[in-house]
Amino acid sequence: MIQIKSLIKRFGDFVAVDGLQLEVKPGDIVGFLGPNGAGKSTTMKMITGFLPPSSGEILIDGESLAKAPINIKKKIGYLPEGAPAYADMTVLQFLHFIAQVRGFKGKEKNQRIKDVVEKVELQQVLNRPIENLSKGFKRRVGLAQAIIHDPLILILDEPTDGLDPNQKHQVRKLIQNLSKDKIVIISTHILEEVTAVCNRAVIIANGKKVFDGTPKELQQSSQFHNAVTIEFEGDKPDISQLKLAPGVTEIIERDSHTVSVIGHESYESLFPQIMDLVHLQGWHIKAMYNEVGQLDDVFRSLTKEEAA
Ligand SMILES: Nc1ncnc2c1ncn2[C@@H]1O[C@H](COP(=O)(O)OP(=O)(O)OP(=O)(O)O)[C@@H](O)[C@H]1O
Repeated sequence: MIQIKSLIKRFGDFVAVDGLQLEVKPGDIVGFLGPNGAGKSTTMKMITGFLPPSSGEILIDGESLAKAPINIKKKIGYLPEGAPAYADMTVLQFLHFIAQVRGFKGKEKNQRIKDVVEKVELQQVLNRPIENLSKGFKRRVGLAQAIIHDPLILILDEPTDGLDPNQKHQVRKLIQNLSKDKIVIISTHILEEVTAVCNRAVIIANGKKVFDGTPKELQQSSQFHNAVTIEFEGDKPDISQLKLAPGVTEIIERDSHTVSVIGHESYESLFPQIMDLVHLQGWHIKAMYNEVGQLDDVFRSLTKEEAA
């Protein structure tokens, strides 16, 4: 369990992390979200012990990170932003080096390397210098070094940044397969990544926590949750009748041929009555669907409020 209490980080007069409180339990896969400069990397660096807090406390399994850093660091795997590694080493040399630093010797060291190479699928590039690898393989090498000691806590700073869709999928699958009894904290700018991989979403803005809940709760707090969106064939017709339908509270024009109909919360779904109206009016539509919620919409409103 990670307990973060009143965590503050100042750089001169600038407050990058501003009184953060957070508890993360085993089994939590936390998507750590926030705009550029929100304080995500700084927080992650403090949890991994790379950066000392200005004030506040981080406890890992009840132990203070400030008082027992070496003991605690053994429990943590960290993939820093951009996954830096020693570029002129081959993948195998680098993994031997990391395994040694982590205190493994002889047979156990070789077994750890073999396991991690299989898990992250590095077999085909083992003898290539890291600097010559594609971004996707570099990121996998970064992941391999982060998990070689089978840590209880995995901190991944933008693990899929810059990867192509196939590589993103592979890295996400890997994270999901890892995480049964572990704590995983992933910072990302990709909101869909949170619904794909995480069971908890934490959003920070200006160093402060502005949301903490499940990805579903995040979607449900969107103004578009349960809205019915209609895509018309061509430009939208006169839709004044829509506003008069029972339960409709608002019509939001998304573009020249798309509208979202927002209903009162007491209405579970507006879909049947909007469908009837579409037929009655003879409107030509391309598609009509219930929205689960727009993550970018929630993200913008939460992080703008804080910035304002
Ligand atoms: N060593 C430092 N010295 C001064 N300011 C710093 C330092 N490290 C970070 N900052 C500032 O602290 C703020 C938070 O930075 P941080 O890297 O934690 O943000 P982030 O949420 O990870 O952003 P991004 O999504 O862009 O990676 C930024 O304004 C950054 O410029």
